[in-house]
Amino acid sequence: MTTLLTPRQLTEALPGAFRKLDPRQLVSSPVMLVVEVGAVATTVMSVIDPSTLSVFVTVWLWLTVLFGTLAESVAEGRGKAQAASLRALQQETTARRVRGGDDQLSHTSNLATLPVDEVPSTTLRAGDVVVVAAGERIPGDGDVIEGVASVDESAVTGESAPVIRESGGDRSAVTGGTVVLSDRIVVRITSDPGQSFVDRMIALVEGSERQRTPNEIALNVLLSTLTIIFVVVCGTLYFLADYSDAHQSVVVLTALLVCLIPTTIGALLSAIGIAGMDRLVQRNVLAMSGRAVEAAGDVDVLLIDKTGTVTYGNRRATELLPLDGVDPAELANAALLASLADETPEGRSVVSLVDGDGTHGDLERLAAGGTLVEFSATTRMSGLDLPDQVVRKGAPSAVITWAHSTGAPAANARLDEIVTHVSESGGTPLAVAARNGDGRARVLGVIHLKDVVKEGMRERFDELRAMGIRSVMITGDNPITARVIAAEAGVDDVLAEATPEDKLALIRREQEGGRMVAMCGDGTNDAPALAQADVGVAMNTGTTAAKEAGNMVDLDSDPTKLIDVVEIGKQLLITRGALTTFSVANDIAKYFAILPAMFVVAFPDLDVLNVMRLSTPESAIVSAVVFNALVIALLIPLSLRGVRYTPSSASALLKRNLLIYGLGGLVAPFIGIKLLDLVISLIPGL
Ligand SMILES: Nc1ncnc2c1ncn2[C@@H]1O[C@H](COP(=O)(O)OP(=O)(O)OP(=O)(O)O)[C@@H](O)[C@H]1O
Ligand SMILES: [K+]
Ligand SMILES: [Mg+2]
Repeated sequence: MTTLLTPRQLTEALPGAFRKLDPRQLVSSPVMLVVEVGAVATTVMSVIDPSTLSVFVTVWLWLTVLFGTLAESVAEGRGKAQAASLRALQQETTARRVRGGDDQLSHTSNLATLPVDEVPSTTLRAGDVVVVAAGERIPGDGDVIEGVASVDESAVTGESAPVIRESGGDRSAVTGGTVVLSDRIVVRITSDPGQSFVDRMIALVEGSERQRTPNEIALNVLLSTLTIIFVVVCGTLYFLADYSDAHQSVVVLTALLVCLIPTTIGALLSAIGIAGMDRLVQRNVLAMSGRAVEAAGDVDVLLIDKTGTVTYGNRRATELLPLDGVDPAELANAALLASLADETPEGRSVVSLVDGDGTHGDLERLAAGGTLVEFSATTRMSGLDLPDQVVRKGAPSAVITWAHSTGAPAANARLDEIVTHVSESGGTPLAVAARNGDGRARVLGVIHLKDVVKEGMRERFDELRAMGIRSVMITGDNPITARVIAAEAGVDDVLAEATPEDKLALIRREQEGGRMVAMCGDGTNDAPALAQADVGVAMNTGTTAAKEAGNMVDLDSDPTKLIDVVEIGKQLLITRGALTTFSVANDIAKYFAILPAMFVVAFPDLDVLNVMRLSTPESAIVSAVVFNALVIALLIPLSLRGVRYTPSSASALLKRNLLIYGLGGLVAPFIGIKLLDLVISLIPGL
């Protein structure tokens, strides 16, 4: 475990802590603002009418405010170091911008000969098209529109293994500042200057984008209300005391006020929130909203996309399985025709399986004369329309339906057999069908696409279950493949043959049932669902659309990272609750220290309240103020680290925390103030 508060961290945070004493900044924490106003008042009083008591109270009131601003400053400091290393990614580079952009691209087939202008990367705008070759830094965020390359994203993700980025599929997004290791890609820039992913990361880790969550605002209202009540109480006490000839000084009343208002939580509230976001960043999750982090603490259901989320997502064609009586060459030709213009990774993998040696040049010329039917998650098919031939490939159910619409039989027993066989191995079957002229379409066979389940999924899904979260995998793939992959990964439930609308509808249904829904996905077709979910975690390997729709991005592209997000969310809520309980319970003991001290001269009977048997009234008051301030300082590490969270029922957790923080908060001051009094009473004048 790392040490939380090093002396270096403290010294680096100090200047910031002093800057935060500015009342304009303290306004966001009304409790601390009241303490500061009190500190100013006692400062004035100790100048007008100096006494040991007023000087001690003044110093410790200022320290009370300072400990609060220090906590916030330390919490922010951890992000600052990270921001500095991210800024290094933004150094200007030279970009090769394609003259004429998109239009030019459609005229040229050789990437190496594209006409380009060399421009500084900082002048690139959304929509510009650039060429990036091996060894070069990608000049801005964008989508790969041509080519395949391996990219070193370690500067952003911390992961040293290079990743593949390619056009057409769900792995087309690239991040500015990362480096192309091999090959050459054409990238369409998607962000304007200052709006990039790294810009957002920097703003996030520095906390400059932090908005307070509804929970935090509600708690602040509660704390302010308590503060106002105690201000009124102390004001009333001033006049009451005068009336009964037990006149109280401003210094003593201010000390009383500060001891009674919830200073502990008031001082640490903002640090708790910042530290929570920071803990996520440490685990490579970027949360764009604090609200989502808190929502994560209450998640009931996790929906996960299959390809690219549960699996690695590099689905590759591995074999062609012809139906009985179909010439394997006929299937191969149809599969190739249906894929030549298909720019998805799946489509390209079919081309390289069938035409690895590039001997089908004549088919390529044939395909160039046809109309491409692009793959969509709704039709679940792609293909090519030629003057005298139509070819389709796609999800078997979709292809059968299409073939049937041309007059072919609605069922094909042999096809079902092959499809089941491929699916049972966890592969994705693509049926291939062709139609000559106006004739019926004929299903020719099946392409077997293979994908691999990411490592360590099962244990992690078990952990999610222990936390009371149900996981449902949703996929556009067929039910058998879906079940096989679901069983391998260990998710609780599956929804197969889901269109983007189905994904969205499922989330709405769960939400209407009062459940908090998290969604992990990577594809453009996941974007609506990511936006609708309470917690939408986009894989960093995913598309720009997915990353923009979600409210979190996981740089490690690990869907089970949700476990960490949920833990941190719960920890955030628990820490805030625990310290609020502690803070309020804590203040009660201070009545017993300060009230008897204030009135014992006028009303000797009040001495029965002096259960701590504190030495003198002055020492009692100073001890209470010092204790009040020290508690804040002592709880800084806890507020930064968070209260430990172990998976268990909500009521068990509540019981445990009430015991520790409620009872602890109640008892601690009796001991602490007594011990302080023993020392402080030795000081002459107290
Ligand atoms: N390039 C393609 N051409 C034809 N059909 C395809 C192609 N890619 C996928 N399919 C078919 O369409 C189905 C849906 O694919 P899609 O990638 O949209 O699934 P999804 O909804 O993202 O689910 P998941 O990513 O979890 O598999 C696939 O199961 C496959 O049968
Ligand atoms: K207090
Ligand atoms: Mg997908």
